[in-house]
Amino acid sequence: MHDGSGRIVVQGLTKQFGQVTAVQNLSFTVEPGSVTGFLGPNGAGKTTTLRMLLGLVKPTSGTATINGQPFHRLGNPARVVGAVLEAQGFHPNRSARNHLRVYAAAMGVPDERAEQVLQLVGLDAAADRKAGGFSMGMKQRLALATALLGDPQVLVLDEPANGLDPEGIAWLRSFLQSFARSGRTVLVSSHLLAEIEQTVDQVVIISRGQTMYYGQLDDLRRQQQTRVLVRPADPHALVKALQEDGITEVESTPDGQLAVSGADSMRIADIALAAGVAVYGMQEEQLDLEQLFFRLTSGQFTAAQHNPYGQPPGGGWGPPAGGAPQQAYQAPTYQQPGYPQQNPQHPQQGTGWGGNA
Ligand SMILES: Nc1ncnc2c1ncn2[C@@H]1O[C@H](COP(=O)(O)OP(=O)(O)OP(=O)(O)O)[C@@H](O)[C@H]1O
Repeated sequence: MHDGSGRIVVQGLTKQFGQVTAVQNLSFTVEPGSVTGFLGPNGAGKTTTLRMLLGLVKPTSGTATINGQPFHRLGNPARVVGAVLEAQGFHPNRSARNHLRVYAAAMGVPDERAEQVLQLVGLDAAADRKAGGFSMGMKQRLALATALLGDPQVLVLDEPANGLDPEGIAWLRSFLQSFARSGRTVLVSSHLLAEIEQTVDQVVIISRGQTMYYGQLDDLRRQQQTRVLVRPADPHALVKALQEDGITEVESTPDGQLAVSGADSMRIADIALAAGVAVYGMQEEQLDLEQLFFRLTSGQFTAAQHNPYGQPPGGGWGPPAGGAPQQAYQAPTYQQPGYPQQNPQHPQQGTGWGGNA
């Protein structure tokens, strides 16, 4: 039997697809009464993690439990966890109401529950329309209604804001918050921080299958960092001098500048002067939350170098344990926020997966 806690615990979770490590030693806990955002760029391993949690993919190693049990041992899982991995899979000629009644019957819940969830998600006026004619946002609502049929204690949603208009997103936000405030558990994935920033209490940020940050969003906000943009005559010479001084968090920008973290402009100027490198300009830059998220998920470090947070909880982020990486300055990797780079190590592959849990 499960313990009824509503807690999700992911411990050392790893999934290898052939040569591709989709998820690597991921650990985090989602407590009831809160909304947890599961964030990462495309291909970071979010869906694979959720699929392992929902018993759809077998982990290579590690465990994922809900109420202290792996999904397949939950007994009547639809009563414990409602999940939406894809807002697809509706019979196009079936009305929303009939779709829900079919699922209600399969779960052993009465037809009235279909009416309740239609109202909960704001689809009651469209209940008799065919799902095939629904907009993406309406399909998201219908998928959510299906997940809610069993009145579950835990909600797991993969990119639920996809296709929702601003009003729909606002609605989803208040719905998830009130669901969590009633003592239940919500885990919601997204590749856009801004989309769920106002909804979530804590975040698990992953990149290339690894945890980059795990903790309260407010703590991350407090860690807004400053970096200095420097325009040196000889970038290589300055990077070398900075590294010799222990400053290794250096990125190149598309316009030929260096973005230096971990030192103020005065220290950088002193190092440049001592190294005989002329500097034509310097500017301090404050990173906002979106930029921090961006740096955490597509920064200059390779995943292997930047993996200090396989362990739970407590949050925090910073340079890798055991010292900063040696090769932080490489080919230009600076990206403008909003234009994430493709992960060359883990290219997205066409897969035939799908379907709701
Ligand atoms: N069945 C599979 N076979 C091979 N590779 C896979 C399979 N499923 C996922 N992958 C790979 O694992 C990595 C993580 O994919 P995943 O879909 O979990 O990421 P994601 O964070 O959910 O991305 P997105 O936001 O684009 O959905 C990707 O490189 C993907 O190509």
